[in-house]
Amino acid sequence: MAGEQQTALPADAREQHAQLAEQVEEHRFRYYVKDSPVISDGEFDRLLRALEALEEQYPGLRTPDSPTQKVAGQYETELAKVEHRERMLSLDNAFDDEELAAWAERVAREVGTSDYHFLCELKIDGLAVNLTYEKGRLTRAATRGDGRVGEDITPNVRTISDIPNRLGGDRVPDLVEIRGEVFFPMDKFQELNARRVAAGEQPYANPRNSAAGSLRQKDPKVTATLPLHMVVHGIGAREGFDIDRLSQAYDLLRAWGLPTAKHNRVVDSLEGVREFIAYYGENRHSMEHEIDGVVVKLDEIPLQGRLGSTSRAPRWAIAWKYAPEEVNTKLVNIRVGVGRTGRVTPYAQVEPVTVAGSEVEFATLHNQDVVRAKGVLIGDTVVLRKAGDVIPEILGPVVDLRDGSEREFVMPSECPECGTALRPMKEGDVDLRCPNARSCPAQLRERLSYLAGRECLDIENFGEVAAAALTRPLEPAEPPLKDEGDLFDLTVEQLLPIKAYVLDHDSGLPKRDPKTGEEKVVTVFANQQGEPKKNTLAMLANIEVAKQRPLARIINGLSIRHVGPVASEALAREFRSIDRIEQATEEELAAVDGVGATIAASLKQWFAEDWHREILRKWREAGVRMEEGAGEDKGPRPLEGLTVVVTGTLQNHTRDGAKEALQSLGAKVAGSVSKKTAFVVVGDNPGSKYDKAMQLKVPVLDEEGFAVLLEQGPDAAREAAVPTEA
Ligand SMILES: NC(=O)c1ccc[n+]([C@@H]2O[C@H](COP(=O)([O-])OP(=O)(O)OC[C@H]3O[C@@H](n4cnc5c(N)ncnc54)[C@H](O)[C@@H]3O)[C@@H](O)[C@H]2O)c1
Ligand SMILES: [Zn+2]
Repeated sequence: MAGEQQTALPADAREQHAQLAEQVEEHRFRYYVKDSPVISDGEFDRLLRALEALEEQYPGLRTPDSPTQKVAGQYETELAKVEHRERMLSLDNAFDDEELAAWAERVAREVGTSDYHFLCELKIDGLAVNLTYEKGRLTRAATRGDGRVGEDITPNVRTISDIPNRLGGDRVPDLVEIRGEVFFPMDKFQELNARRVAAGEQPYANPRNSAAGSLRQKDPKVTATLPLHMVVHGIGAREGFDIDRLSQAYDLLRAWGLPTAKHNRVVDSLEGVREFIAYYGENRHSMEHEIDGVVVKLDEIPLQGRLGSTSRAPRWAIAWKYAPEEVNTKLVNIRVGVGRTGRVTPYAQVEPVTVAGSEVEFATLHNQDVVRAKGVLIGDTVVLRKAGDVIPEILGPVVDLRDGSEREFVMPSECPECGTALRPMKEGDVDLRCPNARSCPAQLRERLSYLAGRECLDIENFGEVAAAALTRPLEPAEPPLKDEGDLFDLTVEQLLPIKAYVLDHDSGLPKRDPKTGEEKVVTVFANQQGEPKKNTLAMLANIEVAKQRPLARIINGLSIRHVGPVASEALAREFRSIDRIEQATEEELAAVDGVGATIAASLKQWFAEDWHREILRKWREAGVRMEEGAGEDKGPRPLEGLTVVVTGTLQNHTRDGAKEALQSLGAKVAGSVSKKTAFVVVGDNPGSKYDKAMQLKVPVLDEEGFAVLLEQGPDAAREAAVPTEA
């Protein structure tokens, strides 16, 4: 039989198989022995899958020494070899629902009963270890190795505080092999790399490699300094106790003091498995460790035996793999961007890659210290991670792929957009800023975008493109806006001739024509006939409308440091005009609830700047309403003059939401209870403010009473107040 298949094998299939097998072996060696893989897990899985597919097509290629049939390789390392009492296997994978269902069907077919359960566990991305306990004492710890023989890492494992040296409780068995995953917490990873880089060591590419590298250290003293953790996920050889269900065995292990998983769940159908998978697919980032999938196991141990194992993996378990969130790509360049407040931040430009469903070309790097701490060089292959909706980040470099052409990032000394020398705002600041606040095109562009945005003037048809075209056009040479002062005086005649680059949203760089490679230039506001575009006219009309926006939105749109929407509301409510805010003393400003000393100082600084006052003058001249209208778009203010304190957790409001609701009706919200307090609103766990209210006999409102206050006013609320003890 086998002979026949062998002869039917085309030579190129054999050749292809040999090549793929060699690649898989090579990557396993880099991953398991050197702890520094050069490709991502996703790419590795694809290689292995290609090999499996080829063997599916030509079963003659599936020899016992094929990498598809082995747990991993047998490698010579510096660590001593130890034999596991019971084999440590790998897991078969399911990459889609079809594969999962096929596995479940097979279980149903072979298990010989309908009375069985699935145990769902999280698949932790770490390093598999085998702990041997004899008479309750940890006598050996080993890596998985080829499944039969692993490496001795006993002294290193002894430094992990999660792992007991002695099992506690009663009924401690004569012998037990505990299997689990050692991992390095994600949030400590950058710290570790920073320390390594500072000490002149190579940074790790990702947390999994750092766990493996830390455990396979020659010096356990080094391991002892690292925050390694373990979660138990299986049992090997055992003597002196019996178990029926794996889920129950975990209870036993927990009682002995072993770190078992918190998130396991037993379900009785494939539907339940799917729900578990879906739930942790959504919540995979709220965990202390990285998870790369879910492991589904047959819970009944006698039934596990009935299904048995292949040379590589048990048939009674399967690993569902989530879409990978880490990919390898090239760090093409490190650029710097200038923000609304002039802060200059480096960011990474990478060779575009698809990760977690979207194409990524840029990743944050925060500041120059972060670049240094990560140990990445321009030109490196890097591990890029995109977790959920979070902005993509670079974990670390793949040092083994360096060829010497990589170069270090040097923070520029001048603003990339206006050429002004950069400097820190204060001595000791890590961040550098462009001090040309007024007309640095980057800062002005960002300020204008914010000013026109939803939280401020809400000018439709005025987006980033318009902001860029008005501040840094290719033609004419003079931009129509040198600061935001002339915004309300823009005319259609000014707009028509403007030509500008189309800038990329993320990078701020000109977009290029994919065919010619040339930078795209457009007349932003005129059509081909040289007439104003519809959008242009709409934009001008919307600018006109924006002159009547409420004062708080105008204040917010000035981009005064620390003055956001909440402070703007507070200022508008208290002073009711820009002039009065300008005239107020720093003390008066600071005394306003929701303002405080920092904001007050910042306001004073802002008004001290000539060009800022000039903006206000121009706006006023253009007809912008710079004071609070007589309540017309604020609605009635039935709580005017009342001071209210909110304490404890409310069911129907967040703290800020409750505050805003009160303020919008004219109430002042204070932080502490005094005799002047009109009401104290208490939620769950209110604390001392409640006691104080009782003491001072201030009316106390529960959530219901609070609703009465908002809907029916203070008189009705006094009636609805919680009775105070006499
Ligand atoms: N990037 C590379 O070059 C490279 C090379 C080799 C392997 N790899 C990666 O390593 C992994 C393959 O290695 P593998 O053979 O260990 O298979 P696997 O990771 O797919 O599954 C087996 C392992 O899962 C672990 N595991 C985690 N949680 C578990 C749980 N709750 N229950 C049971 N086991 C659990 C165990 O340590 C077990 O050994 C893949 O993710 C692969 O991409 C990458
Ligand atoms: Zn600048």
